[in-house]
Amino acid sequence: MAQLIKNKKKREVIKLVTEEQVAVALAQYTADLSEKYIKEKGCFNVVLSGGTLIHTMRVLAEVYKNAVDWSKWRVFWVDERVVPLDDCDSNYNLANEGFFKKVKKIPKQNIYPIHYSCSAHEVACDYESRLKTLVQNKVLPTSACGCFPKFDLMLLGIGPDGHIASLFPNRPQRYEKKHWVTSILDSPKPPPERITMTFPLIKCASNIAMVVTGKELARPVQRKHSVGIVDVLPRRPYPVLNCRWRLRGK
Ligand SMILES: O=C1O[C@H](COP(=O)(O)O)[C@@H](O)[C@H](O)[C@H]1O
Repeated sequence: MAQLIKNKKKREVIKLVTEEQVAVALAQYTADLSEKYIKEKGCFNVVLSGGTLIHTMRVLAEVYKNAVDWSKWRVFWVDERVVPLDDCDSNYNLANEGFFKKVKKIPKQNIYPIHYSCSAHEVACDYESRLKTLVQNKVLPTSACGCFPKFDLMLLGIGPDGHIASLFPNRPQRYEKKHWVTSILDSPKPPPERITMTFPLIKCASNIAMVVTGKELARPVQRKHSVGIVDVLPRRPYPVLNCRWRLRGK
């Protein structure tokens, strides 16, 4: 059974029965957007998260391997754990093993992992300043307000506590308004030290897909108004994310 819910803000919730169906739908969705943006502006700027998302991206990597122009992709991370890039906790490492090595053709210089150092604050400042340089050099476009970069697609997961990126309930980072990227030293989910893009930046993306699979996530995503992200979103000024598409497996 598949169910599609649309509203006037173009928010769509697509419920699917199996995780495999979510992986197939996600692959089609991402490949379509990739084609559209590459046709329009010659590149596709994608922001990844870690967690189960990368496994759900396997159909994109395998079935669309020769159909997508990977050479035009630029890849960023919505959050990262402050660990070396070859650590098993690294979101970059997860994507490298589970996605980049399969598709093979994303140029190394188009992949933007963190520069690891042992200070989370330094890593966050460095990532933000690299994004600023990309905006200055017109590699990344800016949002209508001109304050934040505008990515083509954010692929986000959601944790059982309702966290997205490394923006957790009961942690102040979810209220950050000025910075594009911030750090957290006491993440309730290990490892404790992380960096994360902030809500004002996330909500500027042209497309945001919350890719949600697994029974334990049924409750967080079923709450009304914001389909499960109400716990992490401050009521004001960002009551709900500007999600264009959400996928949900049962
Ligand atoms: O720690 C993290 O968790 C979230 C959710 O992960 P999931 O395994 O429940 O899908 C993930 O989106 C984030 O990138 C990651 O750092």
